[in-house]
Amino acid sequence: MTTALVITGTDTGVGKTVFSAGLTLALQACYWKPVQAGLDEETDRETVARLTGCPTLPEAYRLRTPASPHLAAALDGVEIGPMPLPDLPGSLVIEGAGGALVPLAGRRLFADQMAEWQAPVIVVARTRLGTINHSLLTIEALRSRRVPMLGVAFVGAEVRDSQDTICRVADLPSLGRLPPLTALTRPALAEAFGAIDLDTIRGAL
Ligand SMILES: Nc1ncnc2c1ncn2[C@@H]1O[C@H](COP(=O)(O)OP(=O)(O)OP(=O)(O)O)[C@@H](O)[C@H]1O
Ligand SMILES: C[C@H](N)[C@H](N)CCCCCC(=O)O
Ligand SMILES: [Mg+2]
Repeated sequence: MTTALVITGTDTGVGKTVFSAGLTLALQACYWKPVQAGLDEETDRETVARLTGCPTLPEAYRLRTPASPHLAAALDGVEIGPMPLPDLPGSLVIEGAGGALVPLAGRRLFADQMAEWQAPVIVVARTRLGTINHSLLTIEALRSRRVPMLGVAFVGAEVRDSQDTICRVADLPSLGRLPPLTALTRPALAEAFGAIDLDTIRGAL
């Protein structure tokens, strides 16, 4: 049976793929990016495979345009439907697309898909100014859809008050922080992941 963890973020570009790679490596898990929008650069699946050497699943939707999934799908003439959890042995790290309220099709949002999965979600948040508002909005939106959340993982230089404030107001644990890495290599990522609370994460699997 699959035990899945979902990685969402407070925005696109916050570090979901880098965090997912570190987590996939640490758990020796399998990685899945169900919706990939943008195929011209290295895809998230390719990045995680390169950084981890771990298995990855094919995307459910590979969309050509680097845009919101609903638009990228429309431009390719496809409609994003429900994406059932794959059934495989071991742990699966699932990376969302953009932030939690990114539309998939019509009024259906990625958060609605997360609510259907009912797998524990980790919210990846920046540390820099503006993150309190983005993080609390994301958490409130997920909570209102009854999406189970494990905690918040930060990416960036330490901003103690913002990190503490988010976790205190949201009443969620901090799962640690990945600092800015000058070289994004497998050893550097593995070492930086020493600062992430893997016990709490493993406890949810
Ligand atoms: N800890 C880090 N140290 C250095 N660079 C990082 C770190 N985390 C993320 N980055 C860089 O920031 C950029 C955005 O990160 P990433 O691709 O992980 O974001 P994302 O949230 O997955 O975006 P998307 O919504 O497109 O999936 C990338 O160029 C990535 O290499
Ligand atoms: C193309 C990008 N890298 C992501 N895959 C999708 C980001 C969608 C963001 C939509 C939005 O919030 O405006
Ligand atoms: Mg990504």
